[in-house]
Amino acid sequence: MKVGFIGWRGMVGSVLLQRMQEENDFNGIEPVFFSTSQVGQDAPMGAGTLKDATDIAELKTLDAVVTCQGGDYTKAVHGPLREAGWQGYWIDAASSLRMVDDAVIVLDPVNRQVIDKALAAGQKDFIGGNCTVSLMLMAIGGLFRAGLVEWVSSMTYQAASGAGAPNMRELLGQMGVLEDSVADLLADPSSAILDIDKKVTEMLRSDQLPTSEFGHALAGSVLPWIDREVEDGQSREEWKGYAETNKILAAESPIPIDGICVRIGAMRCHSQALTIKLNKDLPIEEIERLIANDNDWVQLVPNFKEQTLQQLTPAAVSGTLTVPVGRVRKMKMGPQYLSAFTCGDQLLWGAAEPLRRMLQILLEK
Ligand SMILES: NC(=O)C1=CN([C@@H]2O[C@H](COP(=O)(O)OP(=O)(O)OC[C@H]3O[C@@H](n4cnc5c(N)ncnc54)[C@H](OP(=O)(O)O)[C@@H]3O)[C@@H](O)[C@H]2O)C=CC1
Ligand SMILES: N[C@@H](CC(=O)OP(=O)(O)O)C(=O)O
Repeated sequence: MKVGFIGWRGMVGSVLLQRMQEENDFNGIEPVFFSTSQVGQDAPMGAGTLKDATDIAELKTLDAVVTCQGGDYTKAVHGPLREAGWQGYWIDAASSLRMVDDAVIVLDPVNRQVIDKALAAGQKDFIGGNCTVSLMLMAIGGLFRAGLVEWVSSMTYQAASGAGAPNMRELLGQMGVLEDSVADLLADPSSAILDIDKKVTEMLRSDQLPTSEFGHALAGSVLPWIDREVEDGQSREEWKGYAETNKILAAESPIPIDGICVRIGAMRCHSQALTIKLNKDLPIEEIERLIANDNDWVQLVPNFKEQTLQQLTPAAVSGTLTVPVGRVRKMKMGPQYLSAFTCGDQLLWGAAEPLRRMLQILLEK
């Protein structure tokens, strides 16, 4: 299979390539690497030179395109390529095509039957889901699949990586500037903590803090708005929770999913505090069993302090495919109200891994 890779040197694309190499996924693939800015330079893996990612004639020679280049690229190239008669498979990390009728949002541990049905029907566009949505479904897919979920409220704690590589750098830059602003006071054990706090707060509000990417202080703060405004006072990130979850599940009657999406100072793991209304009262052991047995990556963390703090944090999860879920308990609101907390690497299951696995599904066909 001749597969074109676009966006392979970006953050999501590099994680994808790394995972494909780890899993020997290039067996059976003839890779062709593209660029929008480095055409003619050496391609990775000794695969010749970089081709022009906007060259429709070159793209037409491919059996499949895998793109992590972003939504603007998708908007500029996907339509003209299809209009030129290309019948290959388009696998994409960007959100642009997700809600298009002919496109499938892929997360095969959760919706393999939806993917298989689409393949059998001749559909060709397979798009990775929003990171927060994919990570939530990897965590509590067992409850959805058992038909137990009446609604979910998801309060998110999203990492800087979701906003891009420069934002990750800026977060660290902000942390450094804050530390530098009080280094002398920190070195003195007798200094007053309120003096330290005052100086840090002044720095958080000053124009000396680097904010060109986020526009605001993130280190030492939180940003309770991600992406642009849509309707009803929702952010677009919050809107995706409902729209994409129901599309992934191919839900016959849509399940309400809503909450507040918040950017926090983690590097690449998104966390979510979930309130789940079940449509029946089940014993907690049964609920835990359904969550834990749903897929090979979800890991139920017993609701105890030590295990929670060791296993259910961005520090523990970053760079791994494990999706831990913990703090599972019945809430005071009633026996059908469940709390849960989950955390996952937003560049792996949140972005690259569903694309990698979709390509493998095509190869196995
Ligand atoms: N970041 C995320 O969490 C998620 C992102 N996505 C989607 O994936 C898309 C890509 O995201 P992301 O990987 O963060 O984007 P990046 O900005 O890291 O990379 C995108 C492209 O920028 C170009 N580029 C320019 N300068 C550099 C550089 N110094 N290093 C590497 N690449 C460079 C490359 O293209 P070229 O070779 O053509 O110059 C690269 O493919 C997003 O737009 C989004 O649609 C989806 C889910 C999550
Ligand atoms: N919006 C996500 C990252 C992302 O790229 O999402 P999407 O793939 O839905 O555009 C975040 O900021 O954390």
